[in-house]
Amino acid sequence: MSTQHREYEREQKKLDDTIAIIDSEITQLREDIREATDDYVKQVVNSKKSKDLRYLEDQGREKPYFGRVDFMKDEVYELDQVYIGKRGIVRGDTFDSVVVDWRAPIASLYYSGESKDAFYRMGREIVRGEVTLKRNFAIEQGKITGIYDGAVKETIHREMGDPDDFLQEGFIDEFLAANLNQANDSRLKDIVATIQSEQNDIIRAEKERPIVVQGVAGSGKTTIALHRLSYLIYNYQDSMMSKKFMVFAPNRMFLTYISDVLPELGVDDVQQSTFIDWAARLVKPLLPKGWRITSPDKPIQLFFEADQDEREQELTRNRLRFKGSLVCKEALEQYIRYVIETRIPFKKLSFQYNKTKQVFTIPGDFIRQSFLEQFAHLPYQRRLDSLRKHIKQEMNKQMFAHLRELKIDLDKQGLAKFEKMLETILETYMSSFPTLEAFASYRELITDIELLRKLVSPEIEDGVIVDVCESSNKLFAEERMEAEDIAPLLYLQHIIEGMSKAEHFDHTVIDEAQDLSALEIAVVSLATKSQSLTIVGDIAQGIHSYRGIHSWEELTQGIFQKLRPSYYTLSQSYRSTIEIMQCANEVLRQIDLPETVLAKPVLRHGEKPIMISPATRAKLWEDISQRVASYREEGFQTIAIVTKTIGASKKAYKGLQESIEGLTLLGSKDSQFPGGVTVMPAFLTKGLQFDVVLLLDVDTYDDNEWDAKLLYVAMTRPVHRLVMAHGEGTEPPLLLGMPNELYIKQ
Ligand SMILES: Nc1ncnc2c1ncn2[C@@H]1O[C@H](COP(=O)(O)OP(=O)(O)OP(=O)(O)O)[C@@H](O)[C@H]1O
Repeated sequence: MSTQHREYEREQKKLDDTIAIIDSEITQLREDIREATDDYVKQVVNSKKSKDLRYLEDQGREKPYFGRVDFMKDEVYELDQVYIGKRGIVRGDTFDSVVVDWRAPIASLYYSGESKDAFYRMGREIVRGEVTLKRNFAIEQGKITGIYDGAVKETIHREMGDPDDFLQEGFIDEFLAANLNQANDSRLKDIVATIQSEQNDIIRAEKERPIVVQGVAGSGKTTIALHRLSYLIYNYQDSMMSKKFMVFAPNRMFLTYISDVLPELGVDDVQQSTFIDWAARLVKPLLPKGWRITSPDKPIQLFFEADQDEREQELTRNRLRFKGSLVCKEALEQYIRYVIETRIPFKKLSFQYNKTKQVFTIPGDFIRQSFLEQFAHLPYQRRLDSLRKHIKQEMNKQMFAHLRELKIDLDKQGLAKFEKMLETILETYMSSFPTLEAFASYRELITDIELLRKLVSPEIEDGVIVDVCESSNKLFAEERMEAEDIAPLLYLQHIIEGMSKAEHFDHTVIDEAQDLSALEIAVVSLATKSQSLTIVGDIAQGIHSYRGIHSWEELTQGIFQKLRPSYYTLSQSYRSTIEIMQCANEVLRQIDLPETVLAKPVLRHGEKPIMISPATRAKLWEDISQRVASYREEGFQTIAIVTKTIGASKKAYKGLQESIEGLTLLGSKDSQFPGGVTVMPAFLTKGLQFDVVLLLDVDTYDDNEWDAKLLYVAMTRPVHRLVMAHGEGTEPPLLLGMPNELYIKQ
């Protein structure tokens, strides 16, 4: 460790040599790009060189690498000594690799944690051997300030026993600790130097299958998903373009929050959107003129604001859950089958060749079979096109066999006449097939109680079907749709017309995926090539009970069942201190959730969370303002005052704006995350992190699964400090079981 390390001098010399090489590279690159050129190829090369130069000047020269791995290859016994950095550095004159890019295949050894029986993949080949050294460096401005040896798990195992015993309690290696304790600002940053082996497996997972990650709060899901994009673009430049990557995230503010880290990772032109923004754009052309989509915030108010009508809540939950479910997906597929069975007559087609009076017939069964079996894989409208071609071929076949038999040769004019006749007959025949239109079909299905009952699986209760149809009918009568109608409508459009190829992504990340419905995820997968999807989320943070996923099995056993999806879990949490995570875990203990485990915080201690209960609102505002001032003095930059509801945020803002300078109120329409001191409702804090969180009205979170999840989300946002406030004399139902020693009452 540290500068006293026995190999410090050797390593510093190596670093000096590397920097000297970089300096000469910088000189050469500056020279190369100085000349203006009209040659397109040269312009492209120069643009790449300018990028390389910028990296070397801005970061590479100061800190060319962060790690080293020594690898003894099996059989040949060749020792590879590899220095790993954020970008690869190659000598321009000899093409020797000076620093290996963290995304390169061999760099995997640095992260994978295995020492004996280690391997990495080079294309299809597996290179085996032993990692004889894994070394981390802390480097500041070209000087080594720390050297840390050993892969975490192996070192502990060697010296102390089973690493899992330590990980249970929260363990962290020294290098990671040094990194985590650095002053934290609110933005996400790259973690290339400290990626842990279980995170590495996800980043480097096979590209052509969906991967689903269940990870506790702060386990690095967002961070890893973005690193995975960087890994994919580096390794599959020939088949993937970052322009065709898509990142779906819960709100617009979150997107700006993550956007800083993408250029750092070398992927700057990725598409980013919320599911609703993207899907609404696709759905708009399908809607009749004048129709509107209602605000997705409406249900949030209905479920989280106080004094709401319970029957309205039940009705809305029934309707919205149904519209996002796999049962609804099945009903949409059934609907098409139903239309085919009941509305297509599959009559035989007969036509006569006037010249010979011969009558030809194509039997109804032939047509039915072609439509139902041969073209079953196609969307409905494309099936019609294929069927028409198929019938025409058959008509031609019969007709020309007949002409051959009679040795009749049709001249050009005769052929044209025959062609015209076929077209007219086909036109008339095909008009017996209904033309389906997604919107009208969806409206029919979702508002007709009898029809829906017939097509939906029997396990869905009649009451739910009535709720779905009646309340959808009411909404549609006002020429409005809700956000939850978009996915079923797009899915139906896909079964009827197919999804436009222009919309296809090379890879898609879905962050906070637990808040999308299964059907929404199915729609995203239709728009993604080769099912190359990274889906990350946490069931324990699923706050949209009325729409989101309840179990990852809806994906792994449902939508992706046939695609061999990979499922990973992450239980180590890196964001908050042990003290904060212990309190947050108490909330989760109150509810029984499948597939979720309690977060294991890494070993980073801080102050215990504080609980306050001022007697009046005025006292609360005074207390909060004072705390904000003193946290600011301590140097904390991002401080969030978090309320349960949108309404409460507005009130808190009113109460605090005079006394807190620069306070910003945030709502779901905001697309910029301003940093500083902010007030916002809990649901908007999803995915974000702050130095300090002041959580108001914790007594208003009721003892039910949905409030518990919302409270858990809010409590797991701070990196350093958490303050919880409740009314004097009230007992927060979700914190009743929390042992007193976990927090400080003030
Ligand atoms: N291996 C790591 N080394 C250093 N920091 C890490 C590592 N993994 C995660 N982190 C840090 O942990 C914090 C949380 O990461 P991130 O926001 O990606 O987690 P998440 O799982 O998406 O969280 P949540 O579900 O709570 O929103 C970030 O500050 C990130 O930099």
